[in-house]
Amino acid sequence: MTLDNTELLRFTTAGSVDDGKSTLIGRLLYDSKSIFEDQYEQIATTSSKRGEEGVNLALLTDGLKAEREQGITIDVAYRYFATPKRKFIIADTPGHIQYTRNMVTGASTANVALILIDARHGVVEQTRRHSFIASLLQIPHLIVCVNKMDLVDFSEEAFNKIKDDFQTFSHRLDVKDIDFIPMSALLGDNVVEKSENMDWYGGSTLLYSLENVHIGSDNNFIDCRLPVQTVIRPYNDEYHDYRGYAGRIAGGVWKKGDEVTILPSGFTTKVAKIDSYDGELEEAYPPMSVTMLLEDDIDISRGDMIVRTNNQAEVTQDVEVMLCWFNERPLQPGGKYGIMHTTKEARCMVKDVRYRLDINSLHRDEENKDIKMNDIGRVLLRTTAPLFVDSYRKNRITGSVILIDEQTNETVAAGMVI
Ligand SMILES: Nc1nc2c(ncn2[C@@H]2O[C@H](COP(=O)(O)OP(=O)(O)OP(=O)(O)O)[C@@H](O)[C@H]2O)c(=O)[nH]1
Repeated sequence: MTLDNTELLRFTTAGSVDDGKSTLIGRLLYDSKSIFEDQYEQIATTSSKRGEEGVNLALLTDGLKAEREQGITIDVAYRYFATPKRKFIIADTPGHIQYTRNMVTGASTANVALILIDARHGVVEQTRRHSFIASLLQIPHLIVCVNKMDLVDFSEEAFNKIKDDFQTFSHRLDVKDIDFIPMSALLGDNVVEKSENMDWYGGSTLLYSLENVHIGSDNNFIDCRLPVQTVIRPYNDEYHDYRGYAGRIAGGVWKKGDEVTILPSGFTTKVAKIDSYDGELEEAYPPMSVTMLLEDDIDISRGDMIVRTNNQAEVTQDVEVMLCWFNERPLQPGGKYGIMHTTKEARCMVKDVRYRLDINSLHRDEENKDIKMNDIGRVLLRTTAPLFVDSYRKNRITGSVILIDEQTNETVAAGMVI
């Protein structure tokens, strides 16, 4: 199996206001030569006009800020850069109040989360919240960036103290891989270039870590799931008999001849052919977009799911989820919402709120179960139509749902199936 997608790494950044996120991203782009000379000159001019001493690399990502200041809501901006080793997509999520929502939106497909800590302040409440959300979202790799080391005299003790503090609470989190890097985004220490001010640090730079972190096993290559997005039936003579089911593979490795079952109808058939934009495929796996052709003529429509016969998703109308609430109007127990799961849309009712989670203490609050903006809680939903789900732990795509307020059409929550 050739996993071309290991070449593409998605990561997200989280930190409190002023920890240096914009500067770090700017430094990463600049030192890895991912920006153009004229862009650099532009920000150099702006920096000097503003009377700043050096070139303010945070200005590189300030387009986003300007738009926000004009009142345009941008939840997540995706930035793209590449080195000879890998391609990167950064989900740049503005910090501030709506961090839960932003992080969930940006992080749901991320391989890596960068957690920024200001070396002067150490682990703060936001650090704990962000790390908890990253673990809840099962982001496979965390890199804790201890930034502004220049302001603590590049002290090894300061770094070790922060690392210890972080580990004290993170051992209760479910994160497989955590790395710590002492850096100065402002001066460029340990971002792309190795620091000359921290001889005591034997680890790698941030870019090196990003280029080399193993993401080949971040996708689910075991449980075959294809949520059907559209049925393709070209109306011309040449393709007269063509009928394909298009969608993005959410799990498993697929081959011609595989025995498959269609949910919810339960009909069983075999894969006749797998087409793609680049022609017929021998093998297909996540996150490829494909068109699947089947041996038998079966009535299949958008929202159905193709799975392997001997390994099926659970078909259910009772879905237990961890819900991250995004909206100013709190969750209504007993309330009705629209629900989206992969390509399927239905409606649901909130049957029970089991508990609200206190993000700071990680304790369950069973007394105060009001789920308000940025809260996380465990909830039981009853859907109007069966969904074909896996646990989020098993599959981040088929294990997640989105709730929609049907009056306003706003996305009010994201849920992870337990
Ligand atoms: N001394 C020092 N200052 C830094 C470092 N990194 C960032 N800063 C400064 O910290 C301030 C905040 O940096 P930003 O990059 O704007 O921080 P941010 O986290 O993106 O802030 P928001 O966009 O407001 O969330 C700026 O004045 C930076 O120059 C660093 O490594 N050392």
